[in-house]
Amino acid sequence: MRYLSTRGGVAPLAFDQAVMMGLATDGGLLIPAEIPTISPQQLRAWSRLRFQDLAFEVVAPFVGDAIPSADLRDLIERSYATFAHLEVTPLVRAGDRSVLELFHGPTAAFKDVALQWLGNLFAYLLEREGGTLNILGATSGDTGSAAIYGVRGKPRIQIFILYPKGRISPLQERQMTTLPDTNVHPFAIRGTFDDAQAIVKTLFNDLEFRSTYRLGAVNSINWARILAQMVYYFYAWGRATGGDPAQAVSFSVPTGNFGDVFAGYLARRMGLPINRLIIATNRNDILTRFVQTGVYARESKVHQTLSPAMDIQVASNFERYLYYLHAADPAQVRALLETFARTGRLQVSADRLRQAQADFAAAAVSDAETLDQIRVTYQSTGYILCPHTAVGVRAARAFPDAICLATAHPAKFNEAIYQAIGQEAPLPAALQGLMEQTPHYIELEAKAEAVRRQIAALVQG
Ligand SMILES: Cc1ncc(COP(=O)(O)O)c(C=O)c1O
Ligand SMILES: N[C@@H](CCOP(=O)(O)O)C(=O)O
Repeated sequence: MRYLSTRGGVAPLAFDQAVMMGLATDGGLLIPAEIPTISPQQLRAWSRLRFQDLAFEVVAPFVGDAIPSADLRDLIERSYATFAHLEVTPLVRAGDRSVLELFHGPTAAFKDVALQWLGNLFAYLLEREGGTLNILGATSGDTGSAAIYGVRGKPRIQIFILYPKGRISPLQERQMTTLPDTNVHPFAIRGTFDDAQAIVKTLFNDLEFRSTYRLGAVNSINWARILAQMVYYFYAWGRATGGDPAQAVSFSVPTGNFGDVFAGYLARRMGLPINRLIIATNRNDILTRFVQTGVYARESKVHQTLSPAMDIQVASNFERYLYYLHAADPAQVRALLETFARTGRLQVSADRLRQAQADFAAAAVSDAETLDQIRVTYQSTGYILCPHTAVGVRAARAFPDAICLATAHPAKFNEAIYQAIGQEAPLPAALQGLMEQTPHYIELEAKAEAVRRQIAALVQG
């Protein structure tokens, strides 16, 4: 398997090179040169596998010969041994609704599914090839802690995570800022997640800085993230249908940076019978507006909502979708993104819009509706939804059979939960004791130069 850039400026790469590169050196995102397809027979057989074995089957064709099979199996086994649930991502019922619980990893959010494996993968590749890595990531709350837990204490790796100060939940902040590991460096940025993500991209696009410090990416700009997130779509389908290839399911996906729902889109392209893929956004609804109108236009500001991890305007994986929507033509992707960078707006043709509307349904959900959904689901079933998951459940109202992705444990957002139902969600073991600890972080202005200087100072010691 080889990897190419959405902007066409990178020579084909092997899987391990693509993982280490993270963001393509031409500023684009890496995508597999082809998408393997699976037969109905394979699908049926895969539906009987445990999560770890299924993960191996899904991931192996994309890894190709970059990692020997035995090593790949070992990496996968170790990555999911840290999950508190034997099934890793169990499919449960909340009344009439199927919910795919993705929050049983060490930081209680779906990011653990990909970042436990990416942390082990980085360590494995560095051990094999030598050298060190400085991971640079941006977070609106969950990626940061999941990435930190994926690499904390690992030799050869330092991690620098930018988060928007005051815009993530208190518990999320404690998860990132209370660890004793000396390779972990949280930076509180005076700005939004979009500012943090833009700084990360600026520093990756500074090729001299990138190679001097050997930067690594943990955000979903890294292909390995998307790949690992595809697995649970297959798993949920198998559990929901008993492995009958004639049965399709729908998924409702709380969406911010477009990585999770894009993983579902690729699973469908591989042959997984998916009916509707629902993009569920909060008030930051650039993606919902795109599916409705074909216009992708940023607003003047990022709105703070009760589902803060989705307070994102510019969704980085949207570029990967644009690539497929435009027949894998990098020239068209470049032209569209250049227009967006200049004007804050891009528009696709009527034909492309029809295709996008066939690929996705979309709905935006307000804070009031989010609270109402948490309340209604709790009162009717006793199940507590996290605010992001509630956005997904609300957006799926017209699709009663859709599986809703539960992307975080509700206790990470207990202020919103209390507002909705007058009580807090019980803390899982992984989150206990955190609020009693003192946070340690470096506060910086939202400028690439400030982050560049800070990383240089810390790495040089
Ligand atoms: C709890 C939670 N739900 C949903 C999302 C949105 O996922 P994505 O950015 O992949 O669209 C995020 C952040 O990414 C998140 O942390
Ligand atoms: N919601 C995310 C934002 C970063 O998204 P990613 O999937 O690209 O890492 C977060 O919680 O940090």
